[in-house]
Amino acid sequence: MDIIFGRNKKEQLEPLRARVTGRIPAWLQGTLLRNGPGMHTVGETRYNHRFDGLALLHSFTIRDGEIYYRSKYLRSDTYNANIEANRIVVSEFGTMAYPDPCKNIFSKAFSYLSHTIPDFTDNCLINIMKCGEDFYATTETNYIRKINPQTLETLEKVDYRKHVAVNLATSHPHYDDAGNVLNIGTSIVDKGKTKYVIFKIPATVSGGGKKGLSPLKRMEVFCSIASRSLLSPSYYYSFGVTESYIVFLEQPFKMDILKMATAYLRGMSWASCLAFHREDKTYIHIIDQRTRKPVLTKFYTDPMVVFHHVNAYEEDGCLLFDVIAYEDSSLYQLFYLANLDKDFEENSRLTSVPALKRFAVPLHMDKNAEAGSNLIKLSSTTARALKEKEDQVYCQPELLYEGLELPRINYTHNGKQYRYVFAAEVQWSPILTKILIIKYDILTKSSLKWGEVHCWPVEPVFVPTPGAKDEDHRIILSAIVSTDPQKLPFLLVLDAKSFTELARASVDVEMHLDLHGLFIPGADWDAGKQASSREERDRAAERHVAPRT
Ligand SMILES: CC1=C(/C=C/C(C)=C/C=C/C(C)=C/C=O)C(C)(C)CCC1
Ligand SMILES: [Fe+2]
Repeated sequence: MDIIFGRNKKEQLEPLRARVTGRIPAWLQGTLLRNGPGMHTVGETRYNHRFDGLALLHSFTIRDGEIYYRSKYLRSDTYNANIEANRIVVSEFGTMAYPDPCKNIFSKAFSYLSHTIPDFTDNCLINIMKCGEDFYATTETNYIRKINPQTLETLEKVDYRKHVAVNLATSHPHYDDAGNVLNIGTSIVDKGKTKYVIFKIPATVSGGGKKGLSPLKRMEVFCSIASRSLLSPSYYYSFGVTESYIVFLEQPFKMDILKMATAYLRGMSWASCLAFHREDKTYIHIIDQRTRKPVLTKFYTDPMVVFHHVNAYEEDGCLLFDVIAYEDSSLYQLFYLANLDKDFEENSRLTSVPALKRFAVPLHMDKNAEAGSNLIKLSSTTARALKEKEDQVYCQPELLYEGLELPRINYTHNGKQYRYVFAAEVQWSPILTKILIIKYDILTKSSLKWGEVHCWPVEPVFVPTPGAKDEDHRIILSAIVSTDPQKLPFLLVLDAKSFTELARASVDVEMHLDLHGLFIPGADWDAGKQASSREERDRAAERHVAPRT
C-alpha cells in the first residue's frame, strides 16, 4: 500500500509526452486538471492522515491525439513553511503541528493563546474550482489558492473571510449555466451565532479583465441557516442544487468548537474534534432559490454521514436528491496512514459501506394528508416521506446501489433529471479487494464496469461533446495508478456509452492517487510551452502588446 499512499511523489515540471495506445478522438482537446495529496512526510515528520498530505497538482493536456503530463506541488504558505523548516509546522485535518518547539515555556504559552482561534491551513489539496476565468485549488478551510491551470504555478492566497464571514467552506461548489459559483460555508460563533452561509461568486464582473476586479470581490451571501447548536455545528462536505432549490444536510456528524479551540493545547488533531452522534437525526434543509429562504416544513431522516451529493432535481412537485451515504463516520477512520500502512486489508473493514441513496421530499404539503401517510406519489422511486405532524416529515430513502464513491455526472444535467452516475466502485468481501470504474443507470438499475488487475482508478470525469443530445455522450477520463511496479500509471479514455476503452496514455512517473479535479476544454494551449496566466496577459495588455490566448 506504500506505493499508493505513503511515498512522497516527485514533481514533473516539464510537460512529459505520454505513450498513447488506442486512438484519442480528434475533438477531445483540453486539460484534465486534478489535485490531491502527494507528500506525506517532511524531513523526519510524518502526517497521520491521507487527507493531510501536501497538495500536488497534476494535469493531462490532450492535443491533436497526444497527451502531455505535468505535476507541481502547490506552493502554499503551508508548503513553504514546512519545506523551510524541514518538518511539518502547520496543522492539517489529522495532524496537529507545533510551529516552534525550541522556544521557552513563555513563548510557548503565547503561541498557544494565539492558536485559540486557529488559523487554518492553506494546503488546498482536495479540488479545483473555476471562478470566471480563474482557477483555484480548494480545501475545506477559509483559504483557497489561485493557480495557473497551464503551468500549475501557485498564485495568490485568497481568504474567504475577507469577502463573506465563513471559517470553513466546502471544496465541492456548484456552478449554474452562466458559470456563477454557489458554495456553502460555516460561520462559527460570529456575533454570538453559528450559521451555515450559502454564498455566490459571479462568473463575470464588469471590467473584470482589469487588475483587481476579481469575481471574488463581488462574492455575496445568498442565504444563511442558523445552526441547531452554537458550539457543535454539523460537518458537511458537499451540498445539492436543483433548478429552484438548494439541499443542505445538517447531519449528526458534528464539530466540537470548544474541543477545536483547545486542540492545540491538548495536542489533538482537528479530526479528533469531529464526532458522529448516532442518537441524533439528519435534518434536510431545502432552500428556495427564489425567496432565498428555507421552506418551512421540517424534513428529517435517520442519522447518516454523507460526503458526496451526486445530483438533485425536481419532479412532479417533489424534490429528489441522491447522495453517497454511510451509516457512520468510519470512512475518516479508515484513512489514518498508520492503518493504511500496517495492514490495509485488516483495517479496510468499514463498519458501513458507501451506498447510493435517493431521497424524495414533497415541495408542497398536502394539508389533508393523514399523519403517517406517504407524501411521495412518484412511480420513479420507492423513497418515502411520511407526514408526522403538520410541518414535520420523516424521509426514508430508496437504496439504489451499494459500494460507490467519488461520484460524477454529466454536469450539464446538474440540478436536472438525469440517469447516469459515474463513480468508483469499491468491492468489500469483507475487506477492500477491488476498485473499478462504474457507470450506474438509475433508470434500469443496471451497470457497466471497467477494471484491470493492479489498477487503482480514481474519480472518473465525464467530458461531453458540445451539443450532445444523449446524457452519456461521450468520454470518461480517469487517472489510473498501478500497484504493479512494472506497470506505468496512465490516463484512461473510455467511451461513456459502451464503457469500452478507446485509448490509454501511459506516463513514466510515479503518480499520486489524487482526489478531485475538472476538465478544461479547449485546444488553444500549447502544452510544450509555458503559457501566460491572466495576470501576465493583463500586464501584456497594459504594455499594449497583443495578449496571447
Ligand atoms: C484542515 C481542517 C479541516 C480539513 C478537512 C479536510 C482536509 C477534509 C478532507 C476530506 C476529504 C478529502 C473527504 C473525502 O471524502 C476541517 C475538518 C474542515 C476543520 C478545520 C481544519
Ligand atoms: Fe470529494
